[in-house]
Amino acid sequence: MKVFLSLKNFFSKHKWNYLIGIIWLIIIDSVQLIVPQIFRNLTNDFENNLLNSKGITKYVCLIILTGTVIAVGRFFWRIYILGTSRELEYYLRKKIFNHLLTLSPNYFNTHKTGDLMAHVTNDVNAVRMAIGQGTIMIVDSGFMIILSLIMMIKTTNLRLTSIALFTLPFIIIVVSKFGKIIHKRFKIVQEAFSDLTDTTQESFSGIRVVKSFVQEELELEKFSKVNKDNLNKNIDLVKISGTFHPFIQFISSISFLLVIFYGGKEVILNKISLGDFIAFNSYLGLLVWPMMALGWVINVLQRGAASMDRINSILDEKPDISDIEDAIKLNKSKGKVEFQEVSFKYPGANNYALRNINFTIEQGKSLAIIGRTGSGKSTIVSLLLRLYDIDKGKILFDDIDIKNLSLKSLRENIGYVPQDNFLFSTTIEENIAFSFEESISHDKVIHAARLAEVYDNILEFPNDFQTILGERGVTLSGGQKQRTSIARAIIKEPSVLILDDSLSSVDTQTEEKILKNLKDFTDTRTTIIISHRISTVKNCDEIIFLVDGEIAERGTHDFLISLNGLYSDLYEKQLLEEKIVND
Ligand SMILES: Nc1ncnc2c1ncn2[C@@H]1O[C@H](COP(=O)(O)OP(=O)(O)OP(=O)(O)O)[C@@H](O)[C@H]1O
Repeated sequence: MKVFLSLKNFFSKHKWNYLIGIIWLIIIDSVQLIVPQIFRNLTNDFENNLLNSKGITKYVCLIILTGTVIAVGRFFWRIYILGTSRELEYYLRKKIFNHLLTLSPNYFNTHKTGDLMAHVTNDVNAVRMAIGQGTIMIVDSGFMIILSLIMMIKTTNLRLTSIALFTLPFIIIVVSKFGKIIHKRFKIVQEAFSDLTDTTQESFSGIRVVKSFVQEELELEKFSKVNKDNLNKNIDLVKISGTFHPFIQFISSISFLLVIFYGGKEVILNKISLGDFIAFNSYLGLLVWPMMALGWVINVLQRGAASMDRINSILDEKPDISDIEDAIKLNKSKGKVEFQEVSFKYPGANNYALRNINFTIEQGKSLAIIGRTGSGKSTIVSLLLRLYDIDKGKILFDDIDIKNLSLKSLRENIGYVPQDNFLFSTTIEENIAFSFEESISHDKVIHAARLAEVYDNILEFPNDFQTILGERGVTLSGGQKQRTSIARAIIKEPSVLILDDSLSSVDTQTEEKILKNLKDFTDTRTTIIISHRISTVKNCDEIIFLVDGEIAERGTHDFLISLNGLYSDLYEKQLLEEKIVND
């Protein structure tokens, strides 16, 4: 149970809620134990002809009173114990989510999103059950078992109580054993359901491919398979849980049979009264649930502890990239970038993705990175953003080693347009203004959209800037997405702007327009442009040509053409392609 120690802050903050809840639980349990006594006295009074209408009213009032106290008390312990366990669920999810946000991209490369989702949903649920239901079961069953036994002995005698109890411990064993099997099958059902949703989601996400390749039947077949599998797994679960309840009832009814047999004899022999016999049966009835709870609680606590262990291992994960102590905070940077002898291998990779990279970009100047796919262009940008730390060399930002800068101020000063142009399922305006915590003026958003040449497109959407994007909204074309993410980067007015293959989906005319619009903006800012197209980069102050992670050629456009090397070859090819397209 040591694993739950990581929750001690939560417990110390909410200890009164638990305590009040437990007190209410004990009050209700005590009142429940009075109920059989009321029926006992009522039966005895009936038997002895002591009841008149006033007496019956008294019993009715007593039953109503105890019923009301039980109902009100149940409400309170539910609010205090189950309500607090819901708070725990909220607290734990927030803590995991906050922590995951601090971890570096490599963590997400090596952990599947589906697994992380399972930790934030299933594992948190299991911990909530252990802390909520688990607490109730321990207190409730412990208290009820002890007091019911005392009351049973007091009402009748030790012999009858021992006979009645003979079969009940089997309930604990059966529940515990069945509980394990039920849990296993329940997990299998959950996995089958998740396969079903994954398959369905993939079919519909790729519906264009499915239709264009006329593969509807294959998709239907795949779906039928997982659907059938889901049905079979559910039937397996129904079979076991269907056997479980009648089995428990069977065991407890053996106890009742024994009590009727032996207790009935004692009533006939006048050793106990009819009222005692009825009260005894009620106590026996009250004992079935705590016995079951004892069986359950073992599983619930085991599952909760295993889940808490998995959650703790996430929370113990240290971000591999974080601020050093006294990290330097840049308010407004100049935007000078320098790579000195930088070499880098991705974690777990055998080969270097970059080797001996050297370049300097002075404030307001531009650098273009060109090269074949996989040559290491995006890696340079990832290193500048410090998404990974380098193995050899130094990266300087405004002449300071980026390892000494606070991550926040480094990244805040860089406007990055990533290759995948991910946009959130929210309004276009919110997507463009993503980097601002507080709301910003609509004019600023319009200005950024105009610079990125996406303004006219946005006006054509049903709700212009308020149009929702994504699955529940409008789907943007590749080029529109790229330009929206350019607007998102430039609205920050960063001192360094990075365009990672960000103009590949727009035609050369639009590309020219964007670059012309951005001229004023980029004249005062450092710009890094990654591209496969020479038309995009030819006006940059320096162009580097990467081959297998190394700089093969470098210089201005004119210089590189005069070299008659790789760059000039690529230029010739692209000119030829353009000519063929235009002819
Ligand atoms: N997270 C990663 N883990 C391991 N290897 C990676 C990772 N990201 C990229 N690589 C590898 O590093 C090399 C350089 O990749 P990078 O993305 O920088 O190339 P690129 O020149 O930007 O390519 P493209 O033009 O296709 O975007 C490639 O061999 C790639 O497979």
